[in-house]
Amino acid sequence: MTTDLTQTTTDLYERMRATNPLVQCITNYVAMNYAANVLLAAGAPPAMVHTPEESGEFAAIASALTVNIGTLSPNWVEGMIAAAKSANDAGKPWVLDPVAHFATGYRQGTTTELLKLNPTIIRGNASEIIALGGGQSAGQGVDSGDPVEQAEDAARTLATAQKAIVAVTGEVDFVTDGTRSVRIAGGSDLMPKITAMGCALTALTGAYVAIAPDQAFEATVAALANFAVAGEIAAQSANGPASFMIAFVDGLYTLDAPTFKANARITAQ
Ligand SMILES: Nc1ncnc2c1ncn2[C@@H]1O[C@H](COP(=O)(O)OP(=O)(O)O)[C@@H](O)[C@H]1O
Ligand SMILES: Cc1ncsc1CCOP(=O)(O)O
Ligand SMILES: [Mg+2]
Repeated sequence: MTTDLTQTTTDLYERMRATNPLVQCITNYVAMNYAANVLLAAGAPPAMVHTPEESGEFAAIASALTVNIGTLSPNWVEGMIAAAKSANDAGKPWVLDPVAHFATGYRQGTTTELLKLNPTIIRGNASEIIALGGGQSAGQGVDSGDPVEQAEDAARTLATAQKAIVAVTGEVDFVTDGTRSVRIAGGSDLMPKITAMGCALTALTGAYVAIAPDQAFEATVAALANFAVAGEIAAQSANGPASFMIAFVDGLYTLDAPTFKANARITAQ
């Protein structure tokens, strides 16, 4: 299965780069610029369209939608809900990134509303996924306080309850549909030192599921493997978080399919 999945994700990688899917990203103020540059370098044009006056209309045009709750305000929440409803109506996949959803009542309430709109994929760090599964996480803010392994049971439970793909990211990532599970190794320990890295990954996950809406599990694994391989390449030339940030965008841009295939470290559980 691992070999098959490596080939399948390499095929998805090639298709995503050849197809250039338009991804609507509703993300936070911190992440908007970096996430857009990451998407462009990886091969998918981003559109940051959030206001309710147009977010639903645009979701019907875009190939996929991603919603990240990092910096909330009422107008944005309205825009997120309108876009997710429209994506559902148009049969478009959408990805939820529940940034620090456990931190405040406002975030919790917004996340509950968004979960009712059936996200295709939920991508978060370990603390976020543990808390979504009803567990007690050590997270206090946007960064994880828990190891990925501790979130695996919660991820399976959440995936089954939501009928969604759940991705838990960290040193070694974990993806499940509730039945099948894989781990993706790679990346760099500089990645958690850069804000918006997870938000950018959520945006890229939208690009993959856009081109393979019927293979959401494989699309999620491909997005995470793309990040892991580009992250390893970037780490070879980076001197710290700032130069890594730039090298990572270049790493995504210069990557090719043989390098993806040779370096993706995907193992079935
Ligand atoms: N210690 C680490 N080693 C390698 N890759 C990491 C590490 N921590 C996070 N990553 C990678 O950074 C990206 C963002 O994940 P994460 O930091 O968990 O998200 P968030 O920024 O939402 O907390 C993912 O591609 C993940 O694999
Ligand atoms: C710092 C910060 N504060 C609110 S959203 C945000 C960015 C979080 O980015 P990520 O989840 O990718 O680390
Ligand atoms: Mg995050």
